[in-house]
Amino acid sequence: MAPFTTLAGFREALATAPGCDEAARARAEARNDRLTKPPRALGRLEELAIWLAGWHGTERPEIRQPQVAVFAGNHGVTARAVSAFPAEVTAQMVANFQAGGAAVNQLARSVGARLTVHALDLDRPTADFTEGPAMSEAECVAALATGWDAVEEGTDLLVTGEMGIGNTTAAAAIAAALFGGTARDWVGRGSGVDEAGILRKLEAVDAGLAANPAARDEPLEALRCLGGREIAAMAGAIARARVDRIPVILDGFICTAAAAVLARAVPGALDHAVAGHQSAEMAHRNMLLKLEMDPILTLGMRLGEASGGTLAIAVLRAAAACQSGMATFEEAMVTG
Ligand SMILES: O=C(O)c1ccc[n+]([C@@H]2O[C@H](COP(=O)([O-])O)[C@@H](O)[C@H]2O)c1
Ligand SMILES: Cc1cc2nc[nH]c2cc1C
Repeated sequence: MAPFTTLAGFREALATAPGCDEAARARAEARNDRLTKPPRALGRLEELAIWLAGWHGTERPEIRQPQVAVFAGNHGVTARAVSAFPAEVTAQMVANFQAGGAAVNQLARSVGARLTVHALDLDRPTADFTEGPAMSEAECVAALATGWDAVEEGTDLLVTGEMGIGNTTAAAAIAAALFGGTARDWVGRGSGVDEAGILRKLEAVDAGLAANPAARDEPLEALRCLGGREIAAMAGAIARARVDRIPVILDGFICTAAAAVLARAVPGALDHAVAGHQSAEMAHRNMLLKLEMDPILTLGMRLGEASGGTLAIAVLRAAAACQSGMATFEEAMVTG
C-alpha cells in the first residue's frame, strides 16, 4: 500500500528514494568498453544499456517482465468543448483496452509486455479547473496512490500511459505552471480539435492559471489544481518505480507533463526515466527540452495510451541484448 496520505508525504517518499546502483553502472561501462565494436559504435544504445544496468543493479541487464500501465480519467474542463471527441470516449476506450482492440494492446503484445488498465472514477470527472482546483488534496492523493499500487511485483521495466478526453488541455496548463509562459506556448491540437477549439483551449488554460495561482509556486499544487486523476496516477506510478529502482519509459505529452511534476518537485526524480518518443503534439518537444530528455523514437505518433513508450521497449531490449550478450575482444579473440 502507498506509504503516504498527504501531498507532503508523497513528496517525502519520492525525496528519500535511493539512486541507481553506481557500482553496477560502472561495471557495465567497463564491460561496454570491452565489447566487440569500435568505441561508441552502437550510439545511444550503449548509453541506454548502461543506464538500465545501473537501475537493474547488474552489468548484464535483461528485460524479462515489462509492464505497460494505462490510466484513465475524466476532466471537468471538457464542459468547455476543448476536445474533438466527447468525454464518453474515455470509458469506451477503456472497454476497448479491456477487450484487446486498441493500438496499445497490439503494441504491448508485439513487444511481449503485460498491459494493465486502471480506470479512475470515470463517472466522477474532476472539477473544471477554470473555476478552481480540479481536485481536492484527498482526491489527488488517492489518484497518486492508485498509480503507486498499480506497479506489479516483479516488473523490471515500466511504461506509463493514459486515456482521458480533454487531458491535453490539463497537460498544457500543468506545463505552463511548471515551466512558465502562457497557453500559447503549450496548447496544441490534442486528438484533433479545430481552430475554434484551439481558441477555447487557449482560453481554458489561461483561465485555469488565473484561477489557481498556487499552481505556479508548487509543482504538486499544479498537479492537484490543473491535473486529472490519470495524470496523478501516472505520477504516482513513476514515483513508485523510482523508489523501487525500476526503470521507466515515458510516453507522450500528457505522460511527460505528469513526470515533469515530479522533476520539478524533487531534483533527480526522473533519473530512472527515459522519454520513449517525441509526440507530434506541438509542445512535447519543448517539454522534453526543458527536462533535458532525448526521445528514443520520433515517429509522428500522437495517440497516447502508452503507445509510443511501449514501442520503445523494443529498443531498450535490443540495447540490453547487445550489452549482455556480445562477446568481449578477449572472448572472441578479436584484436582490439
Ligand atoms: O500522447 C500524446 O502526446 C497525445 C497527444 C494528443 C492526444 N493524445 C490522446 O488524446 C486524448 C486527449 O486529447 P484531447 O484532444 O481530448 O485533449 C487522450 O486520451 C490522449 O491519450 C495523446
Ligand atoms: C479514439 C481515441 C483513442 C485514444 N487513445 C488514447 N487517446 C485516445 C483518444 C481518442 C479520441
